[in-house]
Formats: sequence, C-alpha cells, structure tokens
Amino acid sequence: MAPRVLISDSLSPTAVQIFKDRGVEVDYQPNLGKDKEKLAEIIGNYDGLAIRSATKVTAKLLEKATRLKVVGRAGIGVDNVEIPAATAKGIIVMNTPFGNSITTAEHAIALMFALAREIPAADASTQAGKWEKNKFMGVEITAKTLGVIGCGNIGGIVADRAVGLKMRVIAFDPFLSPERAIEIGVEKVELEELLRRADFITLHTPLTEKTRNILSAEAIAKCKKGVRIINCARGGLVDEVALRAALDSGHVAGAAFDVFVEEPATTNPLFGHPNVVCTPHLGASTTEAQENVALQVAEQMADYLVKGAVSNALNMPSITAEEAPRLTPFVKLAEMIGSFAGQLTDTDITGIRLEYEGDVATMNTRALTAAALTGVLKPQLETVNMVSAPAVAKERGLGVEEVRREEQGTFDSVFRLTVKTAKQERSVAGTVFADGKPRIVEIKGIQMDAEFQPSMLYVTNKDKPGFIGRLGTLLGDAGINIATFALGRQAAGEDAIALVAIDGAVDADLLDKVQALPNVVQAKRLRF
Ligand SMILES: NC(=O)c1ccc[n+]([C@@H]2O[C@H](COP(=O)([O-])OP(=O)(O)OC[C@H]3O[C@@H](n4cnc5c(N)ncnc54)[C@H](O)[C@@H]3O)[C@@H](O)[C@H]2O)c1
Ligand SMILES: O=C(O)CC[C@@H](O)C(=O)O
Repeated sequence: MAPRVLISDSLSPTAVQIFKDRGVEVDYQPNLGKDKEKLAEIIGNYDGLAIRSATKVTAKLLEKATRLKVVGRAGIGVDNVEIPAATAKGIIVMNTPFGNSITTAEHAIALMFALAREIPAADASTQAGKWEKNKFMGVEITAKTLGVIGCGNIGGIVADRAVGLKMRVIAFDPFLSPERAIEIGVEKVELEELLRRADFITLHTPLTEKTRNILSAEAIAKCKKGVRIINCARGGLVDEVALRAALDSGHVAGAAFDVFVEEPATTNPLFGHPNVVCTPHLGASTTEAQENVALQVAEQMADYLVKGAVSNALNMPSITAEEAPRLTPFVKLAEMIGSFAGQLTDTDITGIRLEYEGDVATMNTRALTAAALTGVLKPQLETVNMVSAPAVAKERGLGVEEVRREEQGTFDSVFRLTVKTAKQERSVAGTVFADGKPRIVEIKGIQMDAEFQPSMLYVTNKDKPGFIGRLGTLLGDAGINIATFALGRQAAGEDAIALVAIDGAVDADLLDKVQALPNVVQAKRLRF
C-alpha cells in the first residue's frame, strides 16, 4: 500500500507533485492546521504530516497519530512540534534547515533599511498627501556597527550582506568558531560588548531557555543610546514590554519585528509606536524560499517513507538514499542481534557494548546503534523504534558504548552486542552474507552458524552425549518439526549451545520439559 501524507498548512504545489511522482498518496488541506479537532480526527489515516508553522504538533495530537512515521517541517523552526513526544512515539521530525535562510536574511536587511530610513512611515505619510520632507531624517548604515546575536546560517548570511554594505559586524554566538568568524568577516565578541558597541542589533538564535529574553530590560539598558533592534528569528528573544518602554523613553531609536511572543499577533506592546516596523512573520515568504522548502520537505519525507533514507531529522541519525541499500541489511542484523540479546536477558540491563568490526565499522554506526538498541528494548517496550530507542536507553540510564575496529577477521564484517547486567555479560555477534541475510556467528564467545528464523529455541547445556537425541525426541513427540539445528561448544564436555529453528511454537509446558532434560542449563523461546 502506498504511504499517505497529509499537508495541513499552505505549501507550494511543488510538494504535492513531488509526493505523487515518488509514489506517495497526498492529501492537501492547507487550512487544516488551524482546526485542531478536525486534524485530530483524521491524523490516524496518515504515515506523514507536512507542515509550516500553523499546525501545532502536540503530544495530544500525536496520541491519535497511530500510523504516523514522519513529521516534515517546511522551514527551520520546529517550536510548533513537541519533539520529545514524537520521539517517544518513534516519529521522525525533520526540517529544511537551509531552504529559507537567504530569504530570511534578506528580510532582516530589508527591515534594517526600513528602520534606518523610516520607509513605512514615510510611505504612509506620502500616500496620505502630506509630503513631510523634513519629518523623516534617516541615518546611514555605512560604517555603522551591526551586532549579530546568533551567527549560524541566517546570522552568517546577514553578516555577509552587512559587510558588503560596508558595515562593521560584531557577533555574539558561543558556538561560533574563531575560524568561521574570520571567514565571514565578523569580530566575535561577548554579549556585553555587543550591547555596548552596536548601532543596530539583529537576532538570529533559536528560542531556548538560554535565549528567551536575551534582550531583557537589563540588556536593553546596556545598549548604546539610539540603538535600532531587528528580530526576524523568534518572538520571546526580546522582552517586548521592556522594549516598548525603551522606545518611549528614546533610549532605543527604532525596532523592526517579524516575530512576536504571541502569534498571530493582533495586539502587541510594540504596536502603534511611530518608530516600530512590523511584518506578520514574513521572514520566509518569498516565492523562491517557499519553492525550496516545499521541494525539500517533500523529497525528504518521500525518501524516508519509500526508501528509508533519513535526512535533516532532529531526532534520528541521517541515512542517505545512497547508503540506504548497503546499510539496510546491517540495520536488520543489528536489530535482530539486539533482539536476540534482549530476549535472553531477564534481569535489569546496566550497560550495552556495541562492537563494529571490519567493513561495518566504516558504515553509519549511529543508525546501526539505534537499530540494535531497538532490538534490545523491544522485548520490554513494544512501541520502541529506531527514533525513540537511543532516547529511551538514555532515559533508563543504560550506558551505551560503541567500539569500531576496521581490521577484518574471519568475516568482512562482524557486529557484536554485549548486554551487561548485575550478574553477567552476554554477547551475541552476527554478520551479513553475500545473499544479504543476517546470520548469527557467535554467542557468548562460542562460534555458531545460524540464520534467524521466526521461531527459535535457545538451549545452553553441558556438552554430554545423548542431549541432542533427547531434545529431538521431545520436540518430535510434541509434534514440532525442526527446521534447522545449529550447535556450538567451548570444548568437548564443556558449555554448549543449541539454536533450533522450529516450525510452530514451543508452549510453556514443553519449555519446562526442555529445561528439565539432563545437562540443560537454560532454555528460552525466541521470536524474530
Ligand atoms: N522569520 C522567519 O520567518 C524565520 C525564517 C527562518 C528561520 N527563522 C528563525 O531564525 C533563527 C535562526 O535560524 P538559523 O537557520 O540561522 O539557525 P542556526 O541553527 O543555523 O543558527 C542559530 C545560531 O544561534 C546560535 N545560538 C544558540 N544559542 C545561542 C545563545 N544562547 N546565544 C547566542 N547564540 C546562540 C547557534 O550557535 C547558532 O549559530 C531560528 O530561530 C529560526 O527559527 C525565522
Ligand atoms: O513557514 C513560515 O512562513 C515561517 C518559517 C520560519 O519561521 C522558519 O522557522 O523556517
């Protein structure tokens, strides 16, 4: 069945076409994001949800999203998506981190000019027939200092354009490397210095607990008198009430805002001030940017739903469409080995070691680790998947250790997973053969050669004559057919393992009988 995607906000028709071209059924309902009840009613019918900012993807909505696998944000900010809730449900959240950066940076520059030359007010006055030539005395931006708070994608483009306009650019961003600062021609400074020196301040950080009110009343008071402030990033970065007071007192000469604490902003403390310019969250609104983000989000979501490729996900490692074919059998192997170890473990797991040896060590091991953790956790948590497993493992305090060795041993690739509990460590290793099928090659250091089968019986025993015959007879008498029988042992007479693939299932009674056979240490049913 073709995957189904719902587009619940207004997106370029390009997105619809791309979904269709790639074999995804698409339902375009551009105003549905504003109708929470209706959206909750139908969300259960879709594998993907493509949104802009109007749709709020809350934990409550996700409860109804029983088959949803991916939420795609055509844009950058994902503050309208409850990512931890999506992660917990194994739903990938992806965005399009670069598609609207240039457009948004240009909007910030446009707002800076609008402020410097009071263009909106002059326009209104002129069109009202007033011709107030002496009223609108602007300032030049050449040789002025622009303070950029947050110098990532958009902040970096703004800085580049401002340098081209002959401004001096200073930036506050704890994550901006000195090399990158030199490359884009900005002087990296601390926030206090930026506030003291900047003639214009432009904000380009996400809204986090650290950046909320980064321009607080106190910070605004430290600004140069006559500063002009531009916010094209997120409402809440600037204390709007404090800014209004600073505008009223004349300490701040002007403010241009595209984003507000409450959106849609129909009332706001900044509204009505003569030196304030506002736009209704238009930062990303150009034909080019909307084409870019629509195309990108549709391609990414379709690639995931159809091919399993993951890009620009905020809660899952990326898997490119190119690497997906080579990685997929190993994802399967990692999940099955994890499941094997998880099903054998009854006590609390304290740690997990994942060893990648040979070719597999050069692959995308983050994705493989996510798959392996899924396998380990699934016997206890039905709903866990590659998206949620790493977060769940972390939440449960499981120490996860990854070891990579590129040298090959007997096999081109070996993946070994060791589960640690308070009592013991148990390892299981596997590989993928040329036929693409995962195989078990080692259990607890004992060499084996077994394919995974849907129903298996795992028996550890003392290597004594007669065991195999007794086990075979017991299963035969119970009407259970043996499909394959793999054996391994440490040394003659020592610990041995039997891995038996069976047609049908072993019930609890029969398992007790296997457990009661002479020399049996442990018997377990496994399902794959
Ligand atoms: N108005 C719009 O329509 C519109 C459009 C696109 C993006 N945005 C918003 O613009 C913002 C920037 O987007 P981006 O693509 O440049 O993001 P980005 O991740 O590339 O850059 C953000 C930068 O902020 C920095 N940062 C984080 N915490 C900081 C802190 N405490 N102090 C200083 N710097 C800090 C990061 O190091 C990073 O360099 C986001 O909030 C995004 O949602 C708005
Ligand atoms: O979709 C929009 O119009 C706004 C997008 C913008 O806020 C973003 O974070 O990308």
